This record gives sequence, C-alpha cells and structure tokens, in this order.
Amino acid sequence: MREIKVSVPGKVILTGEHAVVYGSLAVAASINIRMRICLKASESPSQISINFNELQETIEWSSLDDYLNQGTIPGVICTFVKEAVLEPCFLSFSIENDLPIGSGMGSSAAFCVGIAGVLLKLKNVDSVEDINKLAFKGENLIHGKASGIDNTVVAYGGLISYKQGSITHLPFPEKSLKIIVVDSKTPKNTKTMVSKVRSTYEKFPLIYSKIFESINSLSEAFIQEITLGNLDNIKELLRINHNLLRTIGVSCQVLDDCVNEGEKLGIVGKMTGGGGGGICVFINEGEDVRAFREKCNERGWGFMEAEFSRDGIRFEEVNNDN
Ligand SMILES: Nc1ncnc2c1ncn2[C@@H]1O[C@H](COP(=O)(O)OP(=O)(O)O)[C@@H](O)[C@H]1O
Ligand SMILES: C[C@@](O)(CCOP(=O)(O)O)CC(=O)O
Repeated sequence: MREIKVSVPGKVILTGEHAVVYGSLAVAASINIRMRICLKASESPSQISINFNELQETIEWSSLDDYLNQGTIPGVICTFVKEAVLEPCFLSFSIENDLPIGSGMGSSAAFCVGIAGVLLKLKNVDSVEDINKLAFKGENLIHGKASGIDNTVVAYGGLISYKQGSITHLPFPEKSLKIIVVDSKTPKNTKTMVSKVRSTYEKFPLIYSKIFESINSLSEAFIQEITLGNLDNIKELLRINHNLLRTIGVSCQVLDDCVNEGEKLGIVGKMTGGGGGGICVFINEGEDVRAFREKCNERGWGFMEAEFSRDGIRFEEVNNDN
C-alpha cells in the first residue's frame, strides 16, 4: 500500500480574465487557502473509489471508458487515470477542501492539478511542468476552452503573468499584499460565461478585440505598478478592469453591488474569474475592514481575508512504511 498526498492553493485573477482566453496578458496569484488530495493505491481489486465531500462513487476499472472526457469529477479522474496509470489497480481518492467550489477561487484548477499530481507521482513523475500539462486537459473538460491561467498559477504558485500559454514569475511584493475575497454566494458557471463572451465576440470581433487589447495594456501597467508597490495606481487599474468586464457582460448586479459597497468604504476591488456570480477581490489596506465585513454579513455574502502564497502544488510527507 502506498499513500500519496498533495496540497494545492486556490488563486485569484488580478487582471485579464476572459481577455486571456483571446491571448491577452493576465495577472494572477496563488493564495493561502488550499485543497488537499490523498490517493491510496494497491494492486487489487480493480476499482476507483472517489470520496469528495458529498460525492461518493465507486467505478470498476472495466467501465472507466464510460466516463472519459466528461467535465465532471469522475470524468476528469477517469480521463487522467487512463492517461497516467497503465495497470488496473485499486485507487482511492479523497479530498479535504477549504476553497469555495465554483466561485472563482480556483477549486477546479486545484482539483485538476492535485489529481494530476497524485497520479503522476505513482509513476515517480513530479515535475510541475508535466503535472500542469495534464491538469490543463481537465480544465478544458470542465470549462470548455480554458486559457490555462488557473491551472498554471495554482501548479507553480506565486504571483505570475500569463499570456498565450507562457508563464512569467513576477517578483513577490516585498510587503505581502493582503486581499479580501467577497463571495456573492450567487452561483456562477464559467463555461457559460466564456461561451457568452465568445458569441458576442463573433458578432463584433473588431470591438471586442479592441477591449481585449485594452485589457492587455491594463495588465502590463498593473505589473509595473505592483512591482513598484504603488497602491493608488493598482486600485485605479482594478476599477478600470471591473468596468471593462462589465462592458463585455460578465459582471452582474450582485458583483457590481459588492464592488460598490467596498468603494463606499474606500476599499477597492473588482469581480474576478468567470463572473455572472462568484467572487470579487479587494485590496486590503487594513482600513474599515470590520465595517466591510459587517456589510457583507448583512448582505449574506461570504468574507475572507487572504494573502498571496509563494507555493504551488506541494507533496506532503507520508509515512509509507506500514
Ligand atoms: N471538492 C469538490 N467538490 C465538487 N466539485 C469540485 C470540487 N473541486 C472542484 N470541483 C469542480 O470544480 C467545478 C467548479 O469550477 P469553476 O466553475 O471553474 O469554479 P472555481 O473557480 O471554483 O474553479 C465544479 O463544478 C466541479 O466540477
Ligand atoms: C474566465 C477565465 O478567464 C477564468 C475563469 O476562472 P474561474 O473558473 O472563474 O476560476 C477562463 C479561462 O481563463 O480559462
């Protein structure tokens, strides 16, 4: 019996979501809230058992193909097992998760990176590049056409910029930038939002291309300002980015309300991720945080303080002696 454990961080996209799907520059950071995945493996019997929150499923090795290429938890697991594991064996996956699911904090990316990580480790492969490559296939199953930014930032960790499949590690801000994440508790569906943007882009390609170009420039400026630690300009750029996301129709009333409630207290932020619901990210300068927390409670929104984290996927120590 061998046990493999990994933990993977969540993420926030600071600038450039959606535009990144069309090749624009985006900036994202991994955060100090994590998902942990454990795989136990033995030679028999030939079953895959999945134990994720309320999901408990057992799949016979012989019916693995029925699940292939589905954008679901069992679908991603079976697709990865087929790719990474050659011999039928008993595989038992379990998860402990501190990330909200389906809200924009990267639960699907952490899941894909974690599952890829434990399975490849069975073959003694633990290069982040290989893990990230396999995880990207899962993100594409869950999201339709994913840019790859989510799996890349949680796999490598830290503050990164991302463009057309290439990652650049940015210097970690000297004074760790604190953030607030507000969960609107309104469900979002990234796949639907990505295809909504696609259909308007196809109708008005010139207009949308110009907006994506603007977002590209905005991300370039953001990188400069975050490197200099210029908070006023960082906040201005977040405001502009939120409004550009409104323009392409991926914000919604509740996300605008979150941003406006923060703004009233001098706390600046934007929607982040797929939109249409989900979360907003704010810069936490330590002022009026309590008042904002109370306002969020009053509105029924989740409120989390978080920090950027340097680490991406981590293999946790396991005693495999017995
Ligand atoms: N622990 C989990 N339990 C259930 N589903 C999960 C879990 N972790 C990841 N997922 C998958 O992630 C999807 C949500 O991904 P997505 O909409 O991209 O939002 P997020 O920003 O949280 O990644 C879910 O529909 C599900 O397929
Ligand atoms: C909208 C998008 O830019 C980010 C989606 O992030 P999330 O699924 O909301 O965590 C899609 C992508 O980059 O693949």
